[in-house]
Amino acid sequence: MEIKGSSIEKYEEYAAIISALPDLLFVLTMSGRYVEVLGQPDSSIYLEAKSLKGKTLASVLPAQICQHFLEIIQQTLENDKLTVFEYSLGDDDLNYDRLTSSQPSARQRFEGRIAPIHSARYGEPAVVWVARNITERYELEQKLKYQSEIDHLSGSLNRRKLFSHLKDAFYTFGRYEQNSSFLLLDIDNFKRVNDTFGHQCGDNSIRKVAELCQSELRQTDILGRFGGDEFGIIHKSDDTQSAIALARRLNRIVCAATNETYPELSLSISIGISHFKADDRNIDDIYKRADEALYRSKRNGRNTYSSA
Ligand SMILES: Nc1nc2c(ncn2[C@@H]2O[C@H](COP(=O)(O)OP(=O)(O)OP(=O)(O)O)[C@@H](O)[C@H]2O)c(=O)[nH]1
Repeated sequence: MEIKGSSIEKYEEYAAIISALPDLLFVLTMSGRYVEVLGQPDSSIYLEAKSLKGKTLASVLPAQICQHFLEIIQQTLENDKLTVFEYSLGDDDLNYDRLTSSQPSARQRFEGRIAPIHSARYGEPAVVWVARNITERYELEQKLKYQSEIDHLSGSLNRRKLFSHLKDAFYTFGRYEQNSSFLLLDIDNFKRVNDTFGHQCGDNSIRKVAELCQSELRQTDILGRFGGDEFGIIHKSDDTQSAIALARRLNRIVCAATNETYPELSLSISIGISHFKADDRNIDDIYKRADEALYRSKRNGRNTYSSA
């Protein structure tokens, strides 16, 4: 866009354009001083920011966020080009007296667009920082991500996501020799649970088994439901005994659980374990071995584990 006229006219026109923008614009110096605060953003989704002028990032933000923002400014100046990144901020992150009391109640997500300013006006290098509120889009993305990765009944990962993690674990095993085991779990005589206590009770049992398994896992372990009454666990450990110990605990905890509505219902699971092997060609080999081991557990009377 070309604006004709004198420098003052140009300045006034640019100032009018900027003041009409729905985003929030800051001019921030390399040391983190707010030297300008511009824009007329919607006060229902942006905190009042005019009073930030003259303050510093360090005085209004928690140390960790401040450090991150200073690094972004530094990086923008060093690269001498636009930086785009996303961040979340809530009212409680910001420590300054606001001119108005209206403010968004929940945490907001922003896209920051940061560009270097080639001017000596501020006594040190500076950037223009455009903060665009993208909360609505972000929440929708998070919701879609959740729906595409989570099994709605058990709340654990779904088949697709679990296979994707299994692929990652297999890659890490091949590349960095970090070993894992894969455990395939199936509720015993589940058809009978449905037939005797009803489908609703069957669904609750699936949920319960997921919850019990999750309670026994480490943070690095990954649980998912393949569908029906079948679950998978990726257990990251170099020690094969560790997977066996986990299977033993899972057998025990599921078997010991009681059902408040149906005290006569007792659940158990059978488990097949496959340890990753150097000659595994792909995750199908790992899954197949776990499936064979699971079949062996069923044949051995259920409520037990077998490994391959
Ligand atoms: N309640 C409920 N039942 C399901 C669901 N998905 C599959 N099922 C039922 O789960 C049962 C699975 O049975 P199987 O695993 O084949 O056999 P099982 O009775 O568990 O016997 P074993 O596995 O040999 O111990 C079938 O009756 C399915 O109809 C679900 O989402 N909810």
